[in-house]
Amino acid sequence: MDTAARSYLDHNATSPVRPEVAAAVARALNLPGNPSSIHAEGRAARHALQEARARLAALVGAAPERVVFTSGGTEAANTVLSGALRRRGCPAPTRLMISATEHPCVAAGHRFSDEAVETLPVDAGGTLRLDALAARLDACRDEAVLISVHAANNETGVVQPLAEIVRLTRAHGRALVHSDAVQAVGKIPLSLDALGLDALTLSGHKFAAPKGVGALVLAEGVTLETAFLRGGGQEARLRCGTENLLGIVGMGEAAEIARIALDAEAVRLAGLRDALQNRVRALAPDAVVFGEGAARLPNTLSVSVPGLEAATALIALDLANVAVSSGSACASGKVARSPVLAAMGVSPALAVGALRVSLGWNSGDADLRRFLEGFERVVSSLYQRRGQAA
Ligand SMILES: Cc1ncc(COP(=O)(O)O)c(C=O)c1O
Repeated sequence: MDTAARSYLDHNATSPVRPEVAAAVARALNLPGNPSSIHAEGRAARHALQEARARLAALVGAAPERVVFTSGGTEAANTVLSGALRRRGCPAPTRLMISATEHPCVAAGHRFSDEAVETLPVDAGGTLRLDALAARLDACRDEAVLISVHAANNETGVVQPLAEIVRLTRAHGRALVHSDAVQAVGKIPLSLDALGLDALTLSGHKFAAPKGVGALVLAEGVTLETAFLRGGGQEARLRCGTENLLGIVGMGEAAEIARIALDAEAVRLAGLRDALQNRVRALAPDAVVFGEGAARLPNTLSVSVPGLEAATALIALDLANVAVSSGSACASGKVARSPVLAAMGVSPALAVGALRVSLGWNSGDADLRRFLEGFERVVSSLYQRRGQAA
């Protein structure tokens, strides 16, 4: 595919691998040894593994030895939510509290019984209702609770108040907090230790590393009662099996680039996103931007124009060489009503038009122009049809 002729604006689905990352992966291809081996080849592979671990740990504010490499965000979140997460001195959690806008790897990826799960509401802007969390924690004083709230939403980009969430749970005393930080890592500053989280999950392909690699990061004093995979003792015995060295080295490189560029890139992307949002509004004055009043990732715009079907718009934009997504890209291929927008109280008629534009490291003005040309054609034909119908 001639990528130069296309504008890829779907970074929340997957952010294309950066050239520097591809080069690091290519170099790792020449590491012949197994990281567990004692000889020089093994030591070189182990060095690359540990360098990547340190780089990733620096991005998420944790000690390197607290990083457990996995195959991605889904594997890490599923394992945490299997009930295996433990904190020293805290009983095993018997109740799970999640927000109503979690990714399916949390909402459908846990192993708690239906009666033991509480789904906490979000407000119209998509932010977790802290009053609801406080009330439920109060009602469950005698229980050990696992709370899982994502750091940022994949569809709307809405950022959750993790510091406040952790503060509330501290008062409870027997609550563990996990965050699916897959969409936030590499896009906004986030520190496991500074926030006081017990665990977070992340995924390399959301910040320009290869697909199929991620990590679980555990706070000091927190561990898993049951390992992800048992065997040869890798990853502090928590996730055995020879490591995906190529993916891990790529993720380490991507983490280092993201860490160094984080602040400047957030400002650049927010500028592009806000300009895009303004132009979209100018072309479609009745457009509704989801999560507009809330804290949002700098790269994400989720928008719907009444009467516009996202599926139709997506195809028209694809033909105009622009890749965006409707609702959640993880469920792409089917345009079902988004549970995230439903939880925010968005009507089904409006939700069916939700288009998600997510920018990233290779997005620039030319991509915005191409999107806006395609979008203008789509909305002017909608307004024409509306005019005829009137
Ligand atoms: C918020 C969120 N969590 C988890 C995942 C799953 O991550 P992975 O694709 O690495 O399994 C995604 C992927 O889209 C996501 O957006």
